[in-house]
Amino acid sequence: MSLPAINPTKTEAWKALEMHFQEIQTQEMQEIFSEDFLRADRFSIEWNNFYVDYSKNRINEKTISLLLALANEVKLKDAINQQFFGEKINQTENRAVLHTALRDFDNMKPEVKETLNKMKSFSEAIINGNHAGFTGKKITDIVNVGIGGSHLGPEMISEALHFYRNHLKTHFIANIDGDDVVEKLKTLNPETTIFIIVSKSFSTQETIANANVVKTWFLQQGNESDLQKHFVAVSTNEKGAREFGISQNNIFPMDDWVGGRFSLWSSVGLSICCALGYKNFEALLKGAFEMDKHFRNEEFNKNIPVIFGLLSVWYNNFFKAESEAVVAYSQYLHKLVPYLQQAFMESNGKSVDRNGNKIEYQTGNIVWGNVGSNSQHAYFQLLHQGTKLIPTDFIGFSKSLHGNNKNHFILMANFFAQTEALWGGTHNKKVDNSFKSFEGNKPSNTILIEELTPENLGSLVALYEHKLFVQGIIWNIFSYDQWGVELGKNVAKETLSAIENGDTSEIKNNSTQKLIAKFLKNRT
Ligand SMILES: O=P(O)(O)OC[C@H]1O[C@H](O)[C@H](O)[C@@H](O)[C@@H]1O
Repeated sequence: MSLPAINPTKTEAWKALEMHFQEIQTQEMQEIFSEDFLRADRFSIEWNNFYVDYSKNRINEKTISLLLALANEVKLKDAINQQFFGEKINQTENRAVLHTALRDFDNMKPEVKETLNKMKSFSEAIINGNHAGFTGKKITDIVNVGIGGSHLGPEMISEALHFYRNHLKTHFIANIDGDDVVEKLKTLNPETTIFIIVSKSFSTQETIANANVVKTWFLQQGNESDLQKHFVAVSTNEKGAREFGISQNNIFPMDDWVGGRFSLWSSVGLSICCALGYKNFEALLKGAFEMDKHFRNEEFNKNIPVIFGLLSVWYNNFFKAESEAVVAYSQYLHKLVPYLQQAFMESNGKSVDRNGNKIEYQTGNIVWGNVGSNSQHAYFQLLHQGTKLIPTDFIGFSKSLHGNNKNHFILMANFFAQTEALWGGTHNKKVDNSFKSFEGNKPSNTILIEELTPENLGSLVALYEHKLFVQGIIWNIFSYDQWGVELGKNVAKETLSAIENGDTSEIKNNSTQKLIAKFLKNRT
């Protein structure tokens, strides 16, 4: 069965939202709060270890009920069921989208269980030293060679859960930039390093080129027969991995129903499993599974990903906000935004609808941000006094992991202060001059989580995965393909051939031609 394909702008709810927007666009949240003492109770959701407050948004009860009506009109519930039942909702690639099956502990597919067991025994052998390097030394370093979805998730999680890590160091070689590869290899000893070549397709130019560099580097000291102690692959393309020289036993399979940017829960998470131990990896999956159940079963008006997705549509399509910021008040989460950028922008950066027609409304929002409090001293000026409306998610934790309460109180004081300042501005306050005036009325969501644990992180990441699904269903686009990255890859073949042959005559654009000629000249 295909996904419903309803143009959202033609629904009754959309038309009602357009009219409603006229009433609400000039309303000030400062006034709304002063008249409504229960607002924070009504527009908040308590769930497991999460407290999600979305009351500081430019909404009222009617907005939410119209947004929920929109979700119903575009048949969001049916779409959610179709996804979880494994229907081929990635229609342009004829694939199911089942990253949720990787963490479905109530009903786990045998092949998922088998791969998890394989990951468990491999990671345990590395951690306890039973799997040693070619000279008998214990493994000390794990290098993930992969890009995009085969890099961003594992790196983000390894950084986010640094507190829970064992003695193994992890490294990530993603960029084709040879300088980066050399810098990373400088710090490594081939006798004690495992390379995990992660590529769903096993054909990505950057990954295969980098894998060859590290293999050549390894073979300066080790033999071909030692490769099996140091090289493993994660891929759906087992043939490609074998041809590269990886033994069948060292291949961790992947299924084609796992999209690259949603694959950290699969064997793509092998580096995470090694660095954190299987128990923590499983806890991460279980946290995501909890969020999956919430998303599937909770009424939409208390459903965090649904509410977040709808609010995003509200700002994107009615307030015409172009971007959203995510600011996590935890240094551990410093890789969260690059991860979310791929998740959201690769999924929803589409301009053709599910009927194949060109879209005439805005889709995929730009996601950006960093960690607090650093961000406050950098770009927050624009959030507070710029001309653009930028809804912002604030993510913070009640407990710090190292128990340094003094710093944590200051950190969290800033966390709360920023949403308060963005909301209130200098409303009704006397200011010396217009330069010091803050309009306020800037929207934010606050996600307050008890503690940064593997479970809670799993839930947080799954929340955003489901949010982008909700957006995609409303915008009537296919969120799970990424045809937009193909053209650049093909053109890169032409430009590489021009560089290698020193001949730019096949390059179509004169500006590009001149640039390559200059590049070649500079190198002589
Ligand atoms: O895992 P791979 O097959 O090597 O793919 C790596 C990445 O490259 C592609 O171009 C896609 O844009 C990403 O979605 C994917 O995660």
